Amino acid sequence: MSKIFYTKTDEAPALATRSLLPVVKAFVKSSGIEIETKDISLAARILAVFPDFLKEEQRVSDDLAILGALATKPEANIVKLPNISASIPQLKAAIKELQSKGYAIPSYPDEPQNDTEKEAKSRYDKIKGSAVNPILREGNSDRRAPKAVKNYAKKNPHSMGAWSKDSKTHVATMSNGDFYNNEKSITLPEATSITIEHTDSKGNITILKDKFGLLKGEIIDATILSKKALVSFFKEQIADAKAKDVLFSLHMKGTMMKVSDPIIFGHAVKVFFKDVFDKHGATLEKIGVDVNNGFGNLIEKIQELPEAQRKEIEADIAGEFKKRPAIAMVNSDKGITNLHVPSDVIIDASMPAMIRTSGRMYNPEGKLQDTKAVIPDSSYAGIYSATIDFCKENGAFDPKTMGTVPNVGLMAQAAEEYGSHNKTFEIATDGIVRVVDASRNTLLEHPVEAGDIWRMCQTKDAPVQDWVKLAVTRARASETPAVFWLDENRAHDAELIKKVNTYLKDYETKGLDLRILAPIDATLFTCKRLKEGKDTISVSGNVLRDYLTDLFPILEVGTSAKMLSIVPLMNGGGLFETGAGGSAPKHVEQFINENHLRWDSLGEFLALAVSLEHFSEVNNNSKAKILAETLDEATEQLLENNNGPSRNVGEIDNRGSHYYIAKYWAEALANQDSDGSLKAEFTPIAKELASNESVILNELSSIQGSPVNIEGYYIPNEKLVNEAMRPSKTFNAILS
Ligand SMILES: NC(=O)C1=CN([C@@H]2O[C@H](COP(=O)(O)OP(=O)(O)OC[C@H]3O[C@@H](n4cnc5c(N)ncnc54)[C@H](OP(=O)(O)O)[C@@H]3O)[C@@H](O)[C@H]2O)C=CC1
Ligand SMILES: O=C(O)CCC(=O)C(=O)O
Ligand SMILES: [Mg+2]
Repeated sequence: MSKIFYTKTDEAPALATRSLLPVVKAFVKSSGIEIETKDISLAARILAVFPDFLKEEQRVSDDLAILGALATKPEANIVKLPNISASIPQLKAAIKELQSKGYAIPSYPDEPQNDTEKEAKSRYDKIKGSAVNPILREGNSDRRAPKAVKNYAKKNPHSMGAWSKDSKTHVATMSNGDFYNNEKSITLPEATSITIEHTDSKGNITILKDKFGLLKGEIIDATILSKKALVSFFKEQIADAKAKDVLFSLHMKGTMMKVSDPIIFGHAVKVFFKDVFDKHGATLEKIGVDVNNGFGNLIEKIQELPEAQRKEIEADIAGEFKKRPAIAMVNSDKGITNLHVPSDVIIDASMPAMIRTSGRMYNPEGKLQDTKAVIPDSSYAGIYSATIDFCKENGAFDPKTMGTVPNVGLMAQAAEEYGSHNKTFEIATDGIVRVVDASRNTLLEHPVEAGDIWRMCQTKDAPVQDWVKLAVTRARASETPAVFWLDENRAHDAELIKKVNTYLKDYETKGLDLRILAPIDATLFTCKRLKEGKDTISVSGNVLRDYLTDLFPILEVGTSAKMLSIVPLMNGGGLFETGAGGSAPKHVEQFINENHLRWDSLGEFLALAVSLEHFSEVNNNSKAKILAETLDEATEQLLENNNGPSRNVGEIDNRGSHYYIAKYWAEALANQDSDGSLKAEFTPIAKELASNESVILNELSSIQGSPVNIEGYYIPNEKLVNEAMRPSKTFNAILS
């Protein structure tokens, strides 16, 4: 039975879909399209791994595993909403909420003391960070701004901060000792199995990862980030930020890079608050402070100390703040710095947001100030320094006239760094780490020191072939130059370039402008064309896919949430992501306080249309095709008439925009002549929606302005949240 699988996730997207999905279900019902919801929210994912701790009626199925298996089958048709990629603080908050609601799951054991706690931690660690997308993404990524979205941005340009030549904002990155500079890479001539081993200075061998298989043609690379080099880099950059009077700000991807980046984050906190750690290290250790979870963890943990001791530490922290450069703030009103929580500042969104704001971030006084953006590893930092330099030289981009940068991203089967967590280790003692094959040949080796971060990445051959094909297809279909962002001086990229050159020969590329440029050159080439209003496809690896699909969309159309984001699954199915944006916790806060949800579901409209189109092709269902086409028309109309949510309470919000999408969709169905029964069904509905417009909008806006209680954040009360998201009796009656 062919269905569209819809995901239930978290935060703003989950609120929004409770208003939209009833519309969708009502519209597709007569066309033989079934929609099934699968719950992959953080709360559900936690409950799914602890059935043995729950009462029978509290147990839930492991919907993520079900969808993951589905993604490898041709019949997959999945609409994927953004979900929380939980940092430890978010994970703990979700656990606490579940426990308070009577779910007897274990607490997160920071330092497991026995086997039971170790087992609990290992279950939780699978849920931590970016644990959803890598499971569903059994294909490469095709993200672009649809024409209607670009046209809307040109007509209604979002604000764009000016850039001046004397901005002090800059990117700081390491010049040695980092992942980029230490990388080694090979392509396997034959399938094999490997183990990862650490040999200490006395020759004792520790198995870091036991035997696992690799495929023929797979690229593997290994590299290390030196702790010593990292610590001295942070020291220099903190001093330099002070000297230059710019904000210190750290940009990492603690969610996706869930093993390495929290460790790096922790070093930044320890170096920044060095004097506090020198003086109080033993106490902090004793109370279990773990700054890999951010400076916020220290603040939280010292609350347990006797008052005098706590006050002494707080005074020393205040003293240290005075000695150091100001830190960029996440929330200056609440005193939350960039170093408080690793998931607050996520590089893909934080760097473009800063570039949109003239390179400034908020300082502790709540004013915008030039910034030192610290991005330790130099593999990709250059794309941001090149963009910043370009803006300094040429001024800010103009959304009214700039071109567009679609992306074709290598992503399938946990490609590259984003699949490296189970092969990333914080090294315990000096020695050598080796990747050893089945015949005990050493494939890759690095001398290491205690505290270094060693990691290995895998890139399978079939995904690379599929990615090259997708790049050629997109370049041909859109008649747009395409640039492979690959650096011949980087070990991994050099291997990948060989494959790209080989597989490009499989295609007719005559008339196409295809290039391979190192990331910095690719940035400059792309930015120059972008400024001139020209389009350029970026064809990139997995990390740059993530970075570029926020960077350019945020500059071009204000947010990546308005992107069409398709994952053609390698086995023939389709995964349709609703934009590239995240789950916007700020939006939930506003909703709870003011009953106004400013989340824009545009990405969901776009994803649903391509999902319906895919459904029509696979199932030979002509009605699904008409539903897809008319939904796209409705989306264009919605953009044309500016019926998206406003940021301000009392004005149209997410729910109001869903009324409009329903109205325009019904009208488009009533106006088409290809299918008589859809026309007959939707003509009266369109009329009813139109004639009740003011009543419905009034019902949707009159409830705004006061707090709304949905009894929870990670697992709100279903009844309350559905009522809150569907407050118009008139609209509900028409839909039913
Ligand atoms: N695919 C996925 O599942 C992804 C999940 N995430 C997760 O999302 C959470 C938050 O991430 P964060 O880095 O803050 O990034 P977000 O993308 O959630 O938000 C950044 C900002 O972009 C704007 N924005 C994003 N989407 C929309 C939308 N649909 N409508 C209107 N405005 C939007 C909002 O700005 P404004 O203030 O102007 O309203 C928002 O504060 C984290 O838990 C993260 O792990 C992040 C990326 C992808
Ligand atoms: O899965 C995640 O944590 C984030 C995904 C993301 O940022 C992206 O794909 O753009
Ligand atoms: Mg991203």
